[in-house]
Amino acid sequence: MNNTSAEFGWIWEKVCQEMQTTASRDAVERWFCPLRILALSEEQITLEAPDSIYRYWIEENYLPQLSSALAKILGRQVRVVFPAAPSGTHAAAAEQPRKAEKPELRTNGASETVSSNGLNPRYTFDSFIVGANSEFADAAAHAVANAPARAYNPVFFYGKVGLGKTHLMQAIGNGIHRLHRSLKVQYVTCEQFTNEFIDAIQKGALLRFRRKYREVDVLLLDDVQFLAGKERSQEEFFHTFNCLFDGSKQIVLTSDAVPSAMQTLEKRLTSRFEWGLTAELLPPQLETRLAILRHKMRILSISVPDEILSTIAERIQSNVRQLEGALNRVAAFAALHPERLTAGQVQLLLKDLFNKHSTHSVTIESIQKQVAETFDIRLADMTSKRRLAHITLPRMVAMYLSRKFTTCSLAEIGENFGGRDHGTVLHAQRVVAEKLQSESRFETVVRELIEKLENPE
Ligand SMILES: Nc1ncnc2c1ncn2[C@@H]1O[C@H](COP(=O)(O)OP(=O)(O)OP(=O)(O)O)[C@@H](O)[C@H]1O
Repeated sequence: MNNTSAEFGWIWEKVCQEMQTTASRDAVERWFCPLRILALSEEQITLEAPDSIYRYWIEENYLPQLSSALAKILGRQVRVVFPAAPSGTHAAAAEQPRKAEKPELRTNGASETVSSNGLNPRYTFDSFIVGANSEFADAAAHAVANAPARAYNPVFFYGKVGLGKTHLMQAIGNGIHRLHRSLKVQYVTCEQFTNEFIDAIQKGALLRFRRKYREVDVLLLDDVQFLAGKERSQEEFFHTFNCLFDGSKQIVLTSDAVPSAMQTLEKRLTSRFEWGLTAELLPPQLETRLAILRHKMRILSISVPDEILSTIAERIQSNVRQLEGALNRVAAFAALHPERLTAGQVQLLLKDLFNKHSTHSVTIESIQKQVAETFDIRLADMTSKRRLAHITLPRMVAMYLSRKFTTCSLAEIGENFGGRDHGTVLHAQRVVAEKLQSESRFETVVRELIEKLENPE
């Protein structure tokens, strides 16, 4: 093959875009954008990296995703090769300023001050609206803020996107800061923790890094699922955890899944996460969604008619961040054209958000149908006791997708799959998550299934 460097540049850009479907934008910018294709043959791609740490990090953490991104863009499987970098190669790139690694919280565009301990004063208990969905988690959070390291340790909040995990964790930090001023609190996202760790290795500043995270009274670590598959960072966090725990310091963690479902996290770590208290954040019920909207309205000093608030609360059910986004959009429109704020106008303004949620809702039944059709098995096998491999795998995929798309509990999902128990659903989740990481063809099939469920004809 005779590719030009412009073609290589184009291919690499596409690969980086594709990588963003499985890795965060920050991670792609940090680890993939600085790479360059040196050579490409039928079977092999040779990549140049700024220094050897890139090769190490990518091989350790991202090889399956990179291979499947390459396969998708090139239309064939290729082996990834990094030549040994001569010293000084690409040094300029290595010195490029990195993206700011300061804690950045999602703020709906409003500018906010986040202090060096990572705490954002906006996230307090007062601004967290409690409903049946969050009662238990909220009570645990209050208990920890009142008596750090004495109530529950560690505390592990989990739940789907945008349901208030970060808010509650930050409220603990702000609460402790207010009630126990002498205690040192540090909030950090796992992505930041990992990036700082790598920087510390590169700069020979591990001691300073360890002091920052091991000499605190309260460590708030957000999105621990990000540690999945990152062996060195897990190892580092394992020691950080032990050091803090043994010193009776408070640890609070959040994640998108229960510890036991985090298949690519080391067992010794997930078992520690389960030592203390685990609390799930569920999607809020209608009254709570309305209460959240009313509260945000007061904070923003805006007024939106009740019937429009109700429409938003009814149509956006599973993500508080989107609920806030919808309100902001409506408020911005109302500020410009107060006389034109009608129900029809709101439908138009929020069409994309409404479509995502309720114009078609993905149910366990629709998932079972779609999966059965894709894998060419009988619908009845979704609930049958048959345990042939060609049936159990699709059934596990359907359970995994039911967890992803619906708000049903593990027990409810099990019930819909022929009265299976919650442990079976959890096991299915683990098996599928693991296969997604390791088998690119399987990952493609599941991705296509997700697309079909999200965009039915
Ligand atoms: N119960 C609630 N009361 C008031 N605001 C809430 C509540 N739950 C969530 N929010 C708001 O919704 C937004 C998203 O919440 P947050 O970032 O805490 O979610 P998350 O579960 O950490 O999401 P992710 O999984 O994406 O990290 C924030 O602005 C937060 O203040």
